[in-house]
Amino acid sequence: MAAALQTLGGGIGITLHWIAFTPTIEQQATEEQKKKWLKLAQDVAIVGAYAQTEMGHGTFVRGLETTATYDPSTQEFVINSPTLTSTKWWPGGLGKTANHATVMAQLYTRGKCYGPHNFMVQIRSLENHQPCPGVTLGDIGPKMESNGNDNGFARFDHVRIPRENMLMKFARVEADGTYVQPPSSKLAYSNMVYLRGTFVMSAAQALASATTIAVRYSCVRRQSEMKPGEPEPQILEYQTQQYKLFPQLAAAYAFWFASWFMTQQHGSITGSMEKGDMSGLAELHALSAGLKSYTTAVTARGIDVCRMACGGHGYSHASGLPALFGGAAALCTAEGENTVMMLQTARYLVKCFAQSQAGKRLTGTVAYLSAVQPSPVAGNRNMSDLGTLVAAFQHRAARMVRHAAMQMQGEMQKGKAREDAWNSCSVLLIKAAEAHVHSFVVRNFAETVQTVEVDESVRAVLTSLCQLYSLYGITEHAGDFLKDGYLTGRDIDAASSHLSAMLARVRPDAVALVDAFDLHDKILRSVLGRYDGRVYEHLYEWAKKSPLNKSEVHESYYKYLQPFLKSNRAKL
Ligand SMILES: CCC/C=C/C(=O)SCCNC(=O)CCNC(=O)[C@H](O)C(C)(C)COP(=O)([O-])OP(=O)([O-])OC[C@H]1O[C@@H](n2cnc3c(N)ncnc32)[C@H](O)[C@@H]1OP(=O)([O-])[O-]
Ligand SMILES: Cc1cc2nc3c(=O)[nH]c(=O)nc-3n(C[C@H](O)[C@H](O)[C@H](O)COP(=O)(O)OP(=O)(O)OC[C@H]3O[C@@H](n4cnc5c(N)ncnc54)[C@H](O)[C@@H]3O)c2cc1C
Repeated sequence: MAAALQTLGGGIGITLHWIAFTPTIEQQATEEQKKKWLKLAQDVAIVGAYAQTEMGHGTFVRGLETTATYDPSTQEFVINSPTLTSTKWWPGGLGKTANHATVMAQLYTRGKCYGPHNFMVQIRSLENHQPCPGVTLGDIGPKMESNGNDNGFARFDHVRIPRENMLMKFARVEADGTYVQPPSSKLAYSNMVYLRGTFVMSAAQALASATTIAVRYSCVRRQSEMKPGEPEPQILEYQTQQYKLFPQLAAAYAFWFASWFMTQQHGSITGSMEKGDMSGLAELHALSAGLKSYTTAVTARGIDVCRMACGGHGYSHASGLPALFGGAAALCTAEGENTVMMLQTARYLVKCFAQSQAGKRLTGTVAYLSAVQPSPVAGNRNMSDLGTLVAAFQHRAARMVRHAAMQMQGEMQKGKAREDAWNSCSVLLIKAAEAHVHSFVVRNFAETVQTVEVDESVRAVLTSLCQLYSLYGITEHAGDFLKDGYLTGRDIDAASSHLSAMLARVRPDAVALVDAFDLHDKILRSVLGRYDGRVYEHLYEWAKKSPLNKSEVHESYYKYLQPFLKSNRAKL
């Protein structure tokens, strides 16, 4: 199914059914509720949307306005949209496709509000697909991309649903209206944590697609003269082209490996949570939020780098790159806007830093925060050694987290409220959280390549790619590494020259590295990135299919241009 969705690309009406609606049932429903809805969803006997965001609020889930008020006299919830801004807005498939939705609404029972909870609501008839009584539905109109998906709106006018339609795996409302607390109030958000994790893989896949297109095309395209009189070289021979593309290629691999880690971590922590151990939830949330934010942002930028690396043809839809960019841009906003997500990671890091200051030994992905020495000893470091590079990233992140946290403490000591201190340090906090995630991605990449057992030569190529990724990160953020003298100017120069060496080393394997992503032409949907390399023939065929080419003289000529030209000529 995932492959079928990919082939269609750009999102379709049932994309969210698979990636959000069905997983929400899996994660938030009781066993009894699963018996009722899960098979229906898995067999697509019903089609669902995930209806959380409203016109007025997406980020601030606690600020949602849709209400679900329990009526014990009928044992029903009344779902209502009290204001215009409470209109559900954006959910994929909600406009025209879905007949059910999981609706996030403020739960009221016995006169008290218990915050946002998920409810299963039928929105269209299963007989004739008309909206159910009290439900108003529609599509929100064209978007930057993903126009195959009917992102929609929904308003509820006191729509009654049975009590059993509240997804009650964690929190419950008894028949008499008693609210039973979940083990953690944030479990209502568990489906978002899951989805953010899957976005890391989507980012990896999008960047892998873009680099496949740009690297293959850069071997077909020949331009200029490297040496006077010599044949035009493949543009991939230019070091600047390698410098544009290979860091993106390396990032695509790094993100695949990060997504594997994320999937494994999600499975293991949710497994412990099933047994009542909630201790991993905070780290899982911080890691998934930070990785989602970091990987999608780098991917969107990276796809645009690939587009520019393909020159003019990159700007054409024939390249497939504009569509990839539009899709990646959506990933930066959907499922938690990237800045907001990175601030969630920063919140966790500041807490961990305080715990470490208080003498607690940190574990997991933040263990390094207590292990890294605050005052580094400078020295000529071996910048081609992966261990050195990983240590440098950890030092940079630990320093930046410490700096942001201390700055915040300083603001509070000057009398600022915690929230104001947070806001006035939030740029520092974001940068610190990004450095933390970057450091995690580097370390995870380095650890993963060491586990490659199949083939010594594959390990060697991946090790070069990992070095390239790390060295590029250091040269791009040199100031961060130089600030406290952990790296010297000489180290940065050494990093730059190793990076140049890595570009040359990766060049002979570049095509094999993108072919290894195994992305079929039907999935790439790119004339430039074709596996057979016959770019120019297909570019010509593609252009001939443009609707403007259906007639030799377009109707607009007779309607506008001909009379306009005629009148201009008459004036002469
Ligand atoms: C293809 C496209 C598909 C797209 C689909 C969509 O977009 S669907 C729509 C997607 N929509 C979105 O993604 C909406 C994005 N917005 C949100 O997820 C939330 O509103 C929020 C996280 C921004 C703030 O939430 P808040 O105001 O409730 O929280 P707070 O900041 O006051 O922190 C309080 C504590 O809670 C903790 N904590 C928070 N979240 C989690 C979690 N998931 N798990 C565990 N813990 C969590 C936090 O760490 C903190 O812990 P501490 O330090 O006290 O120990
Ligand atoms: C393609 C697409 C598909 C979507 N699909 C769905 C779906 O299926 N279901 C669904 O429910 N929703 C869906 N959404 C909605 C999406 O989840 C929200 O748009 C997203 O969570 C961002 O929320 P927002 O629009 O309220 O942004 P806003 O929060 O309004 O963001 C605007 C700006 O405010 C800043 N900001 C906001 N809060 C803070 C803060 N606390 N600190 C610092 N800065 C802040 C942000 O960083 C950003 O710069 C989709 C959106 C898109 C684009």
